[in-house]
Formats: sequence, structure tokens, C-alpha cells
Amino acid sequence: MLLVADENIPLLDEFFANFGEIRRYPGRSISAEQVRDADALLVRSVTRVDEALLAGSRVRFVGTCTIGTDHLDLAYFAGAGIHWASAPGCNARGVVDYVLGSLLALAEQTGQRLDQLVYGVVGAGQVGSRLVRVLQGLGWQVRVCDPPRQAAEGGDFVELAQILGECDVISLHTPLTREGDHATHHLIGAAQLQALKPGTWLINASRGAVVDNAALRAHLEADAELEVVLDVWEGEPQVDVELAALCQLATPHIAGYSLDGKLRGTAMIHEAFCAFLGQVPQRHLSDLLPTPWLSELQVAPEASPDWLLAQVCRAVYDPRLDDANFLRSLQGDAATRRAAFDQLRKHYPYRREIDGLKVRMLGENPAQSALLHALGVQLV
Ligand SMILES: NC(=O)C1=CN([C@@H]2O[C@H](COP(=O)(O)OP(=O)(O)OC[C@H]3O[C@@H](n4cnc5c(N)ncnc54)[C@H](O)[C@@H]3O)[C@@H](O)[C@H]2O)C=CC1
Ligand SMILES: O=C(O)C(=O)[C@H](O)COP(=O)(O)O
Repeated sequence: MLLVADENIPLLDEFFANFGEIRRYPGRSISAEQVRDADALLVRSVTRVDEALLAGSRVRFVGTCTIGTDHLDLAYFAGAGIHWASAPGCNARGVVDYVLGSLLALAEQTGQRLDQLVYGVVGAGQVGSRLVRVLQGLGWQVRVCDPPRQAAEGGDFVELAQILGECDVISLHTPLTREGDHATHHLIGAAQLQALKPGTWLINASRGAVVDNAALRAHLEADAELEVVLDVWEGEPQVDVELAALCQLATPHIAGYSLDGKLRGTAMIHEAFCAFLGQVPQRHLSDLLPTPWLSELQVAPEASPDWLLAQVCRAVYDPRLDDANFLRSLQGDAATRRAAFDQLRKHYPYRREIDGLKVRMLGENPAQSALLHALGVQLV
């Protein structure tokens, strides 16, 4: 069997070598010629997989080691009888950690207290619902907008207009869709930006084009009172440098780049491929994932919840380092910047997830327990 794979998929040999030959290529340039004789194609988010790539090939299985599927032409797969799989939720915790780290950084920059703000989460799937659980667990006010879920389940959801007009912080976690009743392409455009309260924090770690980047830039250039965190960009790996400079935090699509999330993505596609072949998986992530590297965090009973929140989140991840590296990379001509975007992602540093952190409480403190429970850390 021949497998063609994005060279940036970790643990390819460990999970797939026993199926046959693996040929690795840079994801952005995988070509029809390279996949022509392949039986399976394993990708990440940067490979557009459609008829132009697959027509005339032997490929019968496409696996993307990512949550997002907007780079896959699923209608074409259905018509062509191509089986496919993605990795739902694989790096959702990493994105939640990114949002928490961004909130802490913005609170420090603006002097605002996080527990006084009203949070709006748009898209309550794998990522958004985990984020909602953490924010509500911290005792913070949260409004949730998810029209597809609202239509299917009813329940406690609000309209986007209410989120825009009422929330101090808005975090976007929808897929990128261009068709249908709930399409998200340019979900946040000029009109929605105008509807925000002055001083709103807007976080986009979903897909770049969920926000109209030109409208956002124009809005910020008009001195709007808006603090913006962007992890994703319209037209990646090309980035609007002026827009990046206007953001409070700007990062190169790494919100979900925890080691755990990446390895989980490969493991999930391995399982899906085994199911496709009718085989029982022989490799398991638990055998390959290193144990978290952090020494146990010890918490004295007199430590304040604010201190503890910052301590736990920053012990795992602080997006300001990614922001600084990214801004430094936005020098030079467009080709250099595009290459730098991919290099930062390819050589992303080792990062784990908050729920892998072990915390030892050195005394009774119910407020500390509640906070640690909300964050999902392991109490030892
Ligand atoms: N920046 C990064 O590193 C990462 C980005 N992502 C992006 O985040 C997206 C969301 O991830 P998950 O939560 O795992 O996906 P999911 O599919 O589990 O959840 C998406 C939710 O959005 C809702 N939704 C759809 N259209 C909507 C609309 N118009 N308004 C409000 N809600 C809407 C859906 O009903 C669903 O509940 C992914 O599709 C992917 O594009 C995912 C992982 C990492
Ligand atoms: O899982 C997703 O969806 C993401 O956005 C991933 O973080 C994308 O990572 P790459 O596939 O672009 O490496």
C-alpha cells in the first residue's frame, strides 16, 4: 500500500509504517502527480483536497489530522466514493488554553478584572463547549450562540446580535462554511463590528475568513475601541501585516498546537484508517505520548484565586511569546513572510495542555478547589 502524507504529521512512522510505504511532502504543495498512485492520503489543514487533486488517482481514503474540514471537498468525496475522516476535538483543549492565556494577557494590558466581564462564545461544539464549561466553572457570566444546535436541541442559546451588543469578550469557535442557513464566512463583518460595545475583546481562533479581515482592519484604523486577538487569518499563509500590528495578540494559527492535540490528531486518523480497512488498531496514543514534563505545582492555602488562575495557565502556555515571535517574522517581502508563517508552525515549541498539569493543594481552600476543578487540572 502507498500512503502519501503531509510531512508535518507527527508519529507517521509509529502509526502508519506497518501499512506500507509512506511518501512525505510539504502539505501546501502536495500535487495530483504525487498522489496518483497512492491508496490513502493523510493531510493537515493546509492541503486543499478536491477533484483537481484526486481525479484519476487510486486514493480511496483521505484522513485529516485536524478538527477543521473546510479544506476538504466532501461533496466530491461522496460522489467519488472516497472515504474520509477528521479528528474531532483532537486539539480542542489547546484552543481553550490559548483563549485563557489570551484573556490573562488582555486583563494585564487593560487592567480589567476577568470575573467582571460578560463572555460570548460563538459556536459551542468541541472547542466552544469546553470553553463554556471552564468559564462557567470559574463563575463567570457566559452567553452562548450556536444556531445549528439551537435549531436541533433548543436550550439556552442566544442570537449573535445579543452577543455583539451585550458581551465584553467574544470568542469565535465555528467552522468555516460558505453555504447553508448558518454559513460563517464573514460572520463578523463591518455591520457586526459596528454593533460591538466600546472596549470589546474579540478573539478569533476558528478560521481566518469567519472575520472579514479588511473590515476589521478598517474598523481598527478608524480608532475603534476594540481589543483583538487573531490566531487565524484570511488567505493564510499570507497575513495582512497592518492588521497584525493592530491586534493585541497575533499568532500564526497555533491555538490548537499542543503536543497532545497534534499527536491525538494522528492517533484518531490511525484509528479511522484501521476501521476503514477492517483492522484492529495495534498502536495506541497512550503508549507514545510522553508524560507531562511539568513538575507538580504546589499551592499554599492563602494563595488568591487570581494568582492561582494566572499561575496555572502560565505554567502551561503564554501566547505572548508566540505573538512576539510572529510579529518579528512579519518583516521582509511577502514570500519571506509566507515562508516564515509556515516555519513558525513547523518548528512550534513543545507545549502541553492544562488538564495534564498536576497541582497539590497544601491546605483546605474551597475557592481554590473550585477554580482548579473548573480548569480541569489534576489534583494530587
Ligand atoms: N486555531 C486553531 O488552531 C484551531 C482552529 N479550529 C477551528 O475551530 C472550529 C471549531 O472547532 P470545534 O469546536 O472542534 O468544531 P465543532 O464542529 O465541534 O463545533 C462547531 C460548532 O459551531 C456551530 N456553528 C456552526 N455554524 C454556526 C454559526 N453560524 N454560528 C454559531 N455557531 C455555529 C456548530 O453548530 C457547532 O456546534 C473548527 O472547525 C476549526 O476550523 C479548530 C482547532 C484548532
Ligand atoms: O485542527 C484544526 O482544525 C486546526 O486548525 C489545526 O490547528 C490546524 O493545524 P494544521 O493542520 O494547519 O497544522
